[in-house]
Order: sequence, then C-alpha cells, then structure tokens
Amino acid sequence: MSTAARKTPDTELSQFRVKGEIPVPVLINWLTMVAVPLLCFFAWRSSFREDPVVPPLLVGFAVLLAVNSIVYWVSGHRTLQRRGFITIITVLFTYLAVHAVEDGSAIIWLFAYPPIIFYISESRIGVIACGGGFAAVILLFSPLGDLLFSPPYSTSFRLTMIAVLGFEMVTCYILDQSRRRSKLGLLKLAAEFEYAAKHDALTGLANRREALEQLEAEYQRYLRHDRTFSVLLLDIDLFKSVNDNHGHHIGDELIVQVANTLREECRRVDTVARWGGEEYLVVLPETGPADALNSANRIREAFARKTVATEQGPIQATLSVGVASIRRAESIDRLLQRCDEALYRAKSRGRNRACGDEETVAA
Ligand SMILES: Nc1nc2c(ncn2[C@@H]2O[C@H](COP(=O)(O)OP(=O)(O)OP(=O)(O)O)[C@@H](O)[C@H]2O)c(=O)[nH]1
Repeated sequence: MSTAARKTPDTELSQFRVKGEIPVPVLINWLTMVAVPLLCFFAWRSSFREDPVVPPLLVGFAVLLAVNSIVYWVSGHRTLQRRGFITIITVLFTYLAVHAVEDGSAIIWLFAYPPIIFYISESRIGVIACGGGFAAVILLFSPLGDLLFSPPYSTSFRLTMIAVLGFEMVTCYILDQSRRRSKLGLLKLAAEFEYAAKHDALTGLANRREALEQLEAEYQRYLRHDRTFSVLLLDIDLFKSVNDNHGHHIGDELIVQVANTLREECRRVDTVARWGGEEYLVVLPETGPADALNSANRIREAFARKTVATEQGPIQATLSVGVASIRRAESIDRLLQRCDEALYRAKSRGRNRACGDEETVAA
C-alpha cells in the first residue's frame, strides 16, 4: 500500500516508450552523426570565402556535438546528453541566423529546430524553446535587429520566414500534443491492465496471484534477514446459507464488508488479499505468533460487530481464522498448509474463532 512519488504526466511519458518509437538518445546520436559531416562540409566551403571566423566556429560546433555523444556513450547520462544537445543546437541555429552564414541561406536550417525540440524534450521545454526562438527571429528581422546585426534578408523573405516558421511551430505543437495524449492513453490503459491483473474486481483487494508474490517477497526477506512473519487465512462462517437465504447479492455485500474490515484493521505494511470465494489471506510482516493471533481476533471481533441490510432486516456474520507463523526453513507451501489446518480447527471447534498452531490457543 505504498504511495509512489508524484510525477508530472510529462515525466511519466518520457519514461514510457511505445514499441517502435525511436528512443531520444538514439535520435540524438543519429542527428549528431548527420550534423557533424554537414558542419564540416559547410566549414570547408566557407574556407574558400576567406572568412577567418565561420570555418573554425562550424568545426567547433561539430566537435561539441561529437563530444556530447561520446560523453553519453561513456557515462550513459541521458539527461546530460539531451540538455547538451539542445544547448548546442540552440546556439548553433542562433549563430547561423544572426551571422547569415552561407550568404544568409543557412537560416533555412531553423526549420529543423521545432520538430527536433518537441521530439526530444518535454512539451513545456518545446514551447519555451520555440517561443523564444520565434521571438528571437522577430527581433532579428526588426529595425533593432537591423541596427545590431545588419542581416542581409529582404523584406519579403523576412515576412515569409516568420509566417512559415510560426505555422511550422504551431503544427509541431499540435502534433506533439496529440502524440503525447495518445501515449498518455496507452499509459493509463497499461496501468489499468496491471491493476486488473493484481486485484480482485469485487473487493479491490490484492488477488491470489499478487498475494503469492508478496508472500514470496516476505519469505525472501525472512531467509535473508531472519525477519519473521505470519499469515492469516480467514473464512466467512456458514456463508452458503447467507447466499441461499438472502441471495448472492447479499453474499457479495458480505464479502465486500470483510474486505473493508480488513482494510480498517490491518497495517499499511500488511498484504490483504482475497484468496478465493469467501476466503482471505493476510500477510503480517515482522509479526510473531502471539501478535498474529491478537490481530486475527481484532479483525474477527470488528467484523462480528458489523451488519448488512437485507429485506428481512440486518444480518450479521462471523469469521473463522487460521493463524501460522513462519518456522525455521519450512517452505511457503508448508506454511500455508499449516495455516489451512489451523483454519480447519477453528471451523471444527465451533467457528467464530481464531486458531494458531496446536500450542496456540483458540479465542
Ligand atoms: N455471493 C458469493 N458467493 C460466493 C462467492 N464465491 C464463493 N461463493 C459461495 O460461497 C459458498 C462457500 O460455502 P462453503 O465453502 O461450502 O462453506 P460455508 O457455507 O461458508 O460453511 P463453513 O465454511 O463450513 O463455515 C459457496 O456456496 C459458494 O458458491 C462470491 O464471490 N459471491
């Protein structure tokens, strides 16, 4: 019953990969592998223009991108790789636009920025990066940009660039949102499937399979750290007659009421499960025979005080409980068998009681 730390849907989504989707680190490495030779090619071409600044800078960007990928290969740090890549390409695209590299044609590469940013980062970062980039382009094309950088772009080019870039950014945002929404839908569906696989539909308690897993985990803790534990097997007394006299829907209500009693009376560390039919299993970590018997009686008494409304008036029912604590090197099967035998003793001694091992006394 532990609660996981709250995560934003974005963080959850970045950890959840749909089959077939390219992982972000792989995409960054691919993009780096394409970008490095391209940058070197443009640096080589720029060197013919006898420009002393552009070639070394473009090679510098290529080296930074390569180093970023190498650091990822060595360290495996995904966040560092992603942040490093975003920073390098943001500075690179700003440089290409401001310095009108390749006679100003390099600014066209800005169109690659929105889809990459939206794919590799969280939605919020995508919006901030694209919004900032768009504002920077408008500033560059404004009279202030002319004053500061004197870019060689014609008015019609500037207007077209702003309109198309804005259109592309909005389109990328819409596509990214629908991709995230469908991923979120899948994530919810997976969580629902997982819940259904581990829980009983009627009571919401853990089901038998989940109970066995928790029991196995507790058993391993016992073997490693010698931390004792106990199990309770609870069974509603004369349940068949409740079904026969009042109908299955009242029987079901009684089953749910036992579940509610168990939720109220057990600790958060205990595993409470519907074992089958009108039987329940409780795993009590770090609990010895005496405390387990006390818990069993507390649950039994709490349930006996409850009523279920029927057409013939309120009815009450009782529980019989078998109690067993792990012993030496016995197996889980043997522990459950002893617990079942204890439950059988509780039934045969008149029901509405808890029985432990032979030496442990009935209530
Ligand atoms: N309403 C309802 N009945 C169930 C469910 N699962 C099992 N049962 C019924 O529970 C009854 C179990 O009865 P028995 O195991 O014979 O024993 P009992 O009448 O409880 O008698 P003792 O266990 O000896 O006290 C059966 O009649 C099953 O049909 C369920 O999910 N809902």
